[in-house]
Amino acid sequence: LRWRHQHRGLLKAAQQFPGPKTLPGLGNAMMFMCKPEEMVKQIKNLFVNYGDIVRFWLGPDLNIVVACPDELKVLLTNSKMSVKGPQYKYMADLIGRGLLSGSGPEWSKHRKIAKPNFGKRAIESYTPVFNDEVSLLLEELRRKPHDQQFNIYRDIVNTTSYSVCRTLMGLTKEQTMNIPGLQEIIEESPSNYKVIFDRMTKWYLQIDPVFWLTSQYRLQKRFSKLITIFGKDIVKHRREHLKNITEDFKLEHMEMEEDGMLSVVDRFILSGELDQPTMEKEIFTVFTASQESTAKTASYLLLMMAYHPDCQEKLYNEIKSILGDSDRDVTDDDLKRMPYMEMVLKEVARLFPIGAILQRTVAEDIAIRSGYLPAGSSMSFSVFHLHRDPRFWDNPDAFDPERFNPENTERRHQNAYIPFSLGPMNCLGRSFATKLVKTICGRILREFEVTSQSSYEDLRLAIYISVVAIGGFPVILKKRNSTK
Ligand code: HEM
Repeated sequence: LRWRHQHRGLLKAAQQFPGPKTLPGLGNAMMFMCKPEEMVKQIKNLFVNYGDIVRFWLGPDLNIVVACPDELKVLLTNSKMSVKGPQYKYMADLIGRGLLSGSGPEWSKHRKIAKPNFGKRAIESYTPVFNDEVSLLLEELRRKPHDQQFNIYRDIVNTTSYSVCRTLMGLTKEQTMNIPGLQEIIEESPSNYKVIFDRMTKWYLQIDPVFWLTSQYRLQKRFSKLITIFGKDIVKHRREHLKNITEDFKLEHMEMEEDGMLSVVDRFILSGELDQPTMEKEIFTVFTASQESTAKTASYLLLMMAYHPDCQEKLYNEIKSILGDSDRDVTDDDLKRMPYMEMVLKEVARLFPIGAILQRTVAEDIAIRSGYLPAGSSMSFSVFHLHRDPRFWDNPDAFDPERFNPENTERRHQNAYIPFSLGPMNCLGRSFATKLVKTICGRILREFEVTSQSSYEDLRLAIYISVVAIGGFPVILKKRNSTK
C-alpha cells in the first residue's frame, strides 16, 4: 500500500497506455516466464493486442514499449533519454557502469576517451590486422574435412576476438595469444550473456539471495574472475609499452579526434580518469561489445548465403570482380566498391539485430502523442520487432537484400531501421564492425562456396540480449575451382 501511495503518479500515468492485466507485486513479470524462443512471440502479441505504445510492469518498474519509428527517433535523440534502463544493472556485475551499461558523467567521459579509436582514420589503420587475422582463419577453414558441416561461429569468434585485442587493446599477436583465460572467456561468453538475460527477464532471479543460490551465480562469479585477470594482463602490457613512448607523442595523439596510434586501453591509462578496477571492467566491455557482435553478424551473413544461393552467386561475382582470383588483402577501397555486400549486410542486421530489445530510463516527463512518458518509467523498444513490422516491411521475415537497393531505400520508412540504435547512446563500434564483417565474409566467400544441410525455414531464433540462432551456424565449405 505504501508503495502504491508513493508511486501514485506513475500508476496514474500508466493508465494512459493500454497493456495486459497485472498481478499484485509481479506486474506482468510472468509474461516472460517462457522459453526464450517463445519470448519473440510474446512481445509480438503485445503489439498485436494493444497497439504500438504499450505498458507493462516488471515488478515495480513501469515499462512503456514504443513500436512506432517516428516517435522512437524523437525519443532516442532526446537528451532526457540518455539514461540506460534499470535492466542494464544485471550487466553491471560483469562490465560495471561505464561505456555499455552506464549513463551520466562516467559514461560520457569514457565514451569521449575511447571515441578517437572508432573514427575513420583509426578504422583505416586496422586493415593489416583484420587481414592478417582473416588469413589465419582461412588457413583454419582450409583444414576442415571436405563436405563436413560445422558451426562456423566457433572459428570466426576467434578471429574477431584476436582482431579486437590487436587493435582496440593495442596488443601484439604474441601477447594476444598468451592472454590468460582468453579462450575460456570466448567459450563461456554466450552462457554468461544468457545468465544476464535470465536475470533481466525472470523476476525470481532478480532477488539477490535467490540468485546467489543458483549455479548461474557460480558461473558468473567464475567468469568475473577470468575477466579481471584478462583486464589486468592487458593493462600491464600497455603500461609497459607506454613507458617507451615520448610524452610529446602521447600528448599529440591523445588530442586527436580520430586516431589509431594509441589504443583504447592507452587512452584509458593516459586520461588518468579511470581507477584500475574500472579500467579492467571497461576493457572487458569493449572486448565483449565487439567480438561477439561482429562474429555473430558475420556468421549470420554466411548462413544466409548458404540458404540463398542466388544471393551468394551475386555477391561472389561482385567480390570476384574486385578481388580477382588471388587471396590478397581486402582494402577500404575494395569494400567501397561492393554495394551488394552492403545490401546483404544491412539485410542481415535487419533480421538479426545484436541489440534486440533495448531500454532507457525516462529522466523527466516527455510528451508522446496526446500523453506523456512519466519520469521514473522505462522506455523499451524492440529493434527485432521493428525490423520485422509488416507496416514497414513487405514480407518481413523473408531474406531479401534488394530491400536496401537505392530505389527501395528511398521508398522505405527511414526510421524503421535502427540496427546500431540511435542518438547519443548509439553504437560506438559501427564502422569497426562493418569493416571487420565485410573483410571476413568477403575473403571467405571469394575462396569458398557456402552451403548447409539445413534451410532458412529450419532456423529457430531466440532472444538473449542479441538474436540467437538456436542451432548455431551449420555450414559446409566447398573450395571454388578458380581460387588460388
Ligand atoms: C555488427 C556489430 C554490432 C552491432 C549490430 C551493434 C549494435 C549496438 C547497439 C544496438 C547498441 C545500443 C545498445 C543500447 O542502447 O543499449 C550498441 C552500443 C554499443 N556498441 Fe555496438 N554493435 C556492434 C558492434 C560493436 C563493436 C565492434 C563495438 C566496439 C567496441 C561496439 C561498441 C559499442 C558500445 C561501446 C556501445 C555503447 C554505446 C553507448 O551507450 O554509449 N559495438 N551497439
